[in-house]
Amino acid sequence: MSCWALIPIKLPALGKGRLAGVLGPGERQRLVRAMLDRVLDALLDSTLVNRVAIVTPATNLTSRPIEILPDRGLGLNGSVQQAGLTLAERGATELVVMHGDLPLARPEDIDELVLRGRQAGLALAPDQARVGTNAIYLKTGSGFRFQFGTESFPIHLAEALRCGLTPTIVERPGLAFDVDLPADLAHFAHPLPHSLTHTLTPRRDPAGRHFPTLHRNPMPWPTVHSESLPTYARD
Ligand SMILES: Nc1nc2c(ncn2[C@@H]2O[C@H](COP(=O)(O)OP(=O)(O)OP(=O)(O)O)[C@@H](O)[C@H]2O)c(=O)[nH]1
Ligand SMILES: O=C(O)[C@H](O)COP(=O)(O)O
Repeated sequence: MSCWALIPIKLPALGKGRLAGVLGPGERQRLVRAMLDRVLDALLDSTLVNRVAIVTPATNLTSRPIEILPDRGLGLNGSVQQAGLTLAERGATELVVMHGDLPLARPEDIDELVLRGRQAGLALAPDQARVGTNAIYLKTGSGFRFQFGTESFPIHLAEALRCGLTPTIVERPGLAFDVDLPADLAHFAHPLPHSLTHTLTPRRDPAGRHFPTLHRNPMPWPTVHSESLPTYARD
């Protein structure tokens, strides 16, 4: 097996537009690079990811020895799809597609995603609101079409089912926390991950089957020890 991680990054000068009200252009570029650096740290320390690639139109994102794949202007989903095919041609049998704005991601989070994904065939890591998708594990050749964008998590669930896959949903603070809005910056400054406190109740997924839904405790997240970080796999 050859597991590649793939991170899509648009031109840093165009990144994090939703933070334009609180960060200047230079600060946003530095933030993009700093968060990417943390994600790369986590991926390079993962025990299950073998290689790391970035698909981007940028030329000077990192000096680390990782593969840079060209962004041919196909948009986020087109670029990731194309890069995934390129990696499969180079021998990748598994892909971890992960956003670059997950500054709390740790190697254990990524390993958990891969382990769960290997068991189920596909693993999805939603954002905190369970609306977006922050990371996906998949096997190459599965026919899965990326649908990143607005409310991508339920769409990815439906896409998994369309491919005949029953996905595992991996919820870990390191994968769920992304920096999109000004309020997120306060958490980014916090050095430790947070816990998610939630209970499981059934609901129907887009295809009409039952999926557990996570309802978070409305209390602020306390800092916890890593062994209590929650994940679950749909049975
Ligand atoms: N290679 C590539 N990456 C992209 C593209 N569009 C978005 N991304 C990356 O995909 C991730 C999610 O993108 P967005 O939420 O659209 O953009 P963002 O920069 O995170 O934030 P906003 O500008 O506030 O929307 C980020 O890591 C982006 O850099 C694209 O066309 N090509
Ligand atoms: O599918 C998604 O959730 C979005 O592409 C993620 O991007 P964002 O977290 O930067 O909004």
